[in-house]
Amino acid sequence: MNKNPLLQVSDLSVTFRTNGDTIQAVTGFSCQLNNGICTAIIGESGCGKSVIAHAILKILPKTALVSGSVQFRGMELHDVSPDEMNTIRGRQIGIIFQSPDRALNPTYRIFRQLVEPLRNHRVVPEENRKEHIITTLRKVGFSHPKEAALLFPCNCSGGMNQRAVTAVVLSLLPDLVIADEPTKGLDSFRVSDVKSCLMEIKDEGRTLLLVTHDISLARDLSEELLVMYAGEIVESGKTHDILQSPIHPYTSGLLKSLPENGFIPIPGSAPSYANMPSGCRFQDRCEYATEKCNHKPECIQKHGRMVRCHLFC
Ligand SMILES: Nc1ncnc2c1ncn2[C@@H]1O[C@H](COP(=O)(O)OP(=O)(O)OP(=O)(O)O)[C@@H](O)[C@H]1O
Ligand code: NI
Repeated sequence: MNKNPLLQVSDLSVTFRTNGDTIQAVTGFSCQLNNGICTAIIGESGCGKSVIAHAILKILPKTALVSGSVQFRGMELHDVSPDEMNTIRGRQIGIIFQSPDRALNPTYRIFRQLVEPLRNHRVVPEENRKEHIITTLRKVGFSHPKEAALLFPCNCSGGMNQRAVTAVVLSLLPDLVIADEPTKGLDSFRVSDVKSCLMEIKDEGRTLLLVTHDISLARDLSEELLVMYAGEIVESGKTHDILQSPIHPYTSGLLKSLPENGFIPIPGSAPSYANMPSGCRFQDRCEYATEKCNHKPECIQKHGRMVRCHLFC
């Protein structure tokens, strides 16, 4: 375990209160993000991936009750004021949301999209801003950055806008970048644009938290993997190890459902948050479930791998 992780999340739980109902969307989530490493969170829709990303960034709605700890460079983010958090967001923790077109202001040229955050966060001295912007645009793949800086988003292709958004994030020199479903709903050309932008972030030595349902994206980009099911981590470890030899039956099921592995879906669906089983949350869909699974499985840690399953207790 690294003693000085960039981000340390410990026992994070998030509960929503809506119309008298209580939904515990995330239960006891812990992870450590180390400098320069890409960690991916994967899992089916609704398992709590975005809620975790939003809890780290403190952008959850007021109906969310958050417990546990999120430490960034040793600083507890729960204790940070909204003003300080606004400074940390963008400047120290960059965010890449789905749909870059919505992240850009349609009335600003690319240059202005970059220069305003740079000015607000005072990242580079004024006299160096222009050069910094041109260098960043070149880094993310614009071969004619000076010309690109003069374009409006509507003059750009989807791929160019993706690169512009990445340039905005990178220009602020963040330590950590969180990308939430950056490829959702995109065709294969756009997916490869996103992938090369994320690769650039990695090549810059920045730490990346990739939230995705796209296992091949996680495989190609991440070193560490967290597999979530119904609000909990069920397996974590090195991406390569997990994808080569999954331990948890849910992880095996996810991999079997990939087209290259036969497209065999996991039967059934995840339990509803309002009606969560008290034991293993995957038991109703698990071919190995036994009596034991009515009790909550402990997390087993071995050789840098963690798994939450009675089969391995
Ligand atoms: N503002 C909210 N109020 C109530 N429930 C919410 C809220 N936001 C999220 N949830 C619930 O929390 C659970 C986890 O949602 P989350 O968006 O984190 O899933 P996800 O894993 O990111 O899914 P996807 O892959 O579809 O993006 C879901 O059941 C969702 O309905
Ligand atoms: Ni999501």
